[in-house]
Amino acid sequence: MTQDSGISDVGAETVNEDVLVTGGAGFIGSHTLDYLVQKYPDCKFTCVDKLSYATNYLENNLRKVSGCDNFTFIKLDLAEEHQRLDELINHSANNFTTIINFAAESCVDKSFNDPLYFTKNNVLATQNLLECCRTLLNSKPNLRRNFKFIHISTDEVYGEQKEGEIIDEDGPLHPTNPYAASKAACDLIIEAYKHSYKIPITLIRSNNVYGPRQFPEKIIPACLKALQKASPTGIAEKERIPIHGNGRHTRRYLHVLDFAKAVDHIWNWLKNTSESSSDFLGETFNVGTDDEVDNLSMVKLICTIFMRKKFGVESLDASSFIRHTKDRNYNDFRYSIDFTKIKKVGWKQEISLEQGIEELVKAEIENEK
Ligand SMILES: NC(=O)c1ccc[n+]([C@@H]2O[C@H](COP(=O)([O-])OP(=O)(O)OC[C@H]3O[C@@H](n4cnc5c(N)ncnc54)[C@H](O)[C@@H]3O)[C@@H](O)[C@H]2O)c1
Ligand SMILES: C[C@H]1O[C@H](OP(=O)(O)OP(=O)(O)OC[C@H]2O[C@@H](n3ccc(=O)[nH]c3=O)[C@H](O)[C@@H]2O)[C@H](O)[C@@H](O)C1=O
Repeated sequence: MTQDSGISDVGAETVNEDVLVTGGAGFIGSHTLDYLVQKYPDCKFTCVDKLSYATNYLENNLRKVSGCDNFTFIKLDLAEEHQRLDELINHSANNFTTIINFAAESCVDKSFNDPLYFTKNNVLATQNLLECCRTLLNSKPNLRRNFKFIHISTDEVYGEQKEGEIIDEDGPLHPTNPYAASKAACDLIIEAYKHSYKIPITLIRSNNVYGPRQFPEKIIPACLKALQKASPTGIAEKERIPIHGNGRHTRRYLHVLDFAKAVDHIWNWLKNTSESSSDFLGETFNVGTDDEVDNLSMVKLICTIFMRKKFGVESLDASSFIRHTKDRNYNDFRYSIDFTKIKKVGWKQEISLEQGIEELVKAEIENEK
């Protein structure tokens, strides 16, 4: 599998900021860093990450940015090392003006087995960061108007939407699994810090994100991993792609490069907005796509493209590629977020699901050779 998201021709821009990116060694954080570090050579990027099982799955996610003069990595657990984080933010040579918070345990399946760990890690990681920002803005009140904090939330905080239903940024929070609840808890704590301490914090709630370097606990990379063992007739029974329940649940998938660009759009919008208004407390943006597909169709699409490209097989019997497993304790049936607001700040999806999957499969096959 190729490690790149196709980020190669980002035009450099002159912006001078000191940026802290948490969870930047993970899947989405590392692609976002690949994009921003190259695009803004005059900004200084510091990534802190505890380096979990999900990082460095195929190779060092930070390989591309590690050689850049404007990039530094610090191994640090935000939930466990509050004091070290405080030293970094409040007592070091850094003068952070932007914080982008990706850090979280992100796997819904894992959260059912260890819900307390998800709460402790995700909530404390974010709240420790907020506490350090509270100290920072208390000691430097003039920084407030130039201070940009972007928190990466998820569409899962809203819970599922019925067919025909659509939810915008003002919709109520109804998480249905421990991961989603831990993320919703972060969103609520952020709300309290915005009001109580006047810290401007902007939230991004996104549909499912996919692309190169994703850990194969998520459905698309799990599918690609299983296909490594496929023959022209299918996959051996035990190695087949696990489909939870009947596979009729749907998801909407956005390519990670489109997501990185959404972060960049919001960051640029904040640069103009926060400075023009002294009482700005941040906004929430849904980031989404209309590319909705049920799990079974998603897996069939990947298998079909893979078998055509690798073996020239034009039609396949899906039952030789999949195995049905027990469904999740609760599996949100579908998400449907209204993402009109982010389009108004100039962002739009550029990579369709078909195109993104074609490229992923092609890279997977090339990498096998
Ligand atoms: N993957 C998706 O489809 C998706 C969609 C919407 C939102 N999100 C959110 O985006 C963010 C990134 O998700 P991802 O898919 O890249 O996940 P990931 O698991 O690949 O990356 C998460 C990163 O956070 C780090 N991390 C976790 N807890 C930490 C802590 N206490 N201290 C320091 N680092 C810590 C991990 O080591 C890892 O590098 C998460 O906040 C997730 O909730 C993900
Ligand atoms: C927005 C969130 O996206 C991701 O969470 P989600 O649970 O929707 O992603 P998954 O890829 O884990 O699951 C999608 C869909 O596929 C089913 N499935 C998964 C893995 C597998 O091996 N077989 C499957 O059938 C699963 O039940 C789901 O219905 C992201 O992980 C999260 O961080 C988000 O915020």
